[in-house]
Amino acid sequence: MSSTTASLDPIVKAVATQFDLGTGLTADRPSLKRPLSAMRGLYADTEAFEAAVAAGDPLSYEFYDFDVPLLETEVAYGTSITYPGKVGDEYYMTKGHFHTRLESAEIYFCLSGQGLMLMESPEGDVQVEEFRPGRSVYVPGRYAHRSINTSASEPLITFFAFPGDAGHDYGTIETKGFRTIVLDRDGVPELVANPRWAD
Ligand SMILES: O=P(O)(O)OC[C@H]1O[C@](O)(CO)[C@@H](O)[C@@H]1O
Repeated sequence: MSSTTASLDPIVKAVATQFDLGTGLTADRPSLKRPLSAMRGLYADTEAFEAAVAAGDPLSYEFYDFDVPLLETEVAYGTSITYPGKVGDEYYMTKGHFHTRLESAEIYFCLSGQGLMLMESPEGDVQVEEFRPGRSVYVPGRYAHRSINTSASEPLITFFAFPGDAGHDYGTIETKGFRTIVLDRDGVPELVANPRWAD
């Protein structure tokens, strides 16, 4: 996930970071940005996707990587900001990933906005939890996880933390997505089988 070489030396000095609670951003380092074009193949409505990319390729989400050492004794953390928007009827979302060390869990805390955490095991078990301000979501080990912004106007801002050696594994997600997608049906999120998924 990071562009720099990750250290294997433990952090020995305290680190403090000021995040802006309104935007979820910090001035301490640049965020990693995912414009819509980074999501090619993941939205069901490919025509709407290409039209949105051609019309300006909006930023769909951004997040931080603090280059925490890749050790199980360290804690990787940061904020994640998923912007409001839709591709066709499908809400803006993160790409989603498994952890390379599959058993690694992750914790999220919603600072503002509203949305869903979609989780899926390699065997296809699906779990969904709601994000709203003040609510935490514990993502169990072995589950791929994707944040979805279901608000029409507000960014979904979360703080996350996971073991330093968990790693990111995009596996089948980059090509087929999740087995389940979430669509806006007259203002209500609905879980639907992903038409692009095929075993
Ligand atoms: O790896 P993805 O799905 O592009 O999204 C990255 C998201 O996952 C995280 O790595 C947390 O697991 C966040 O940094 C960010 O919200």
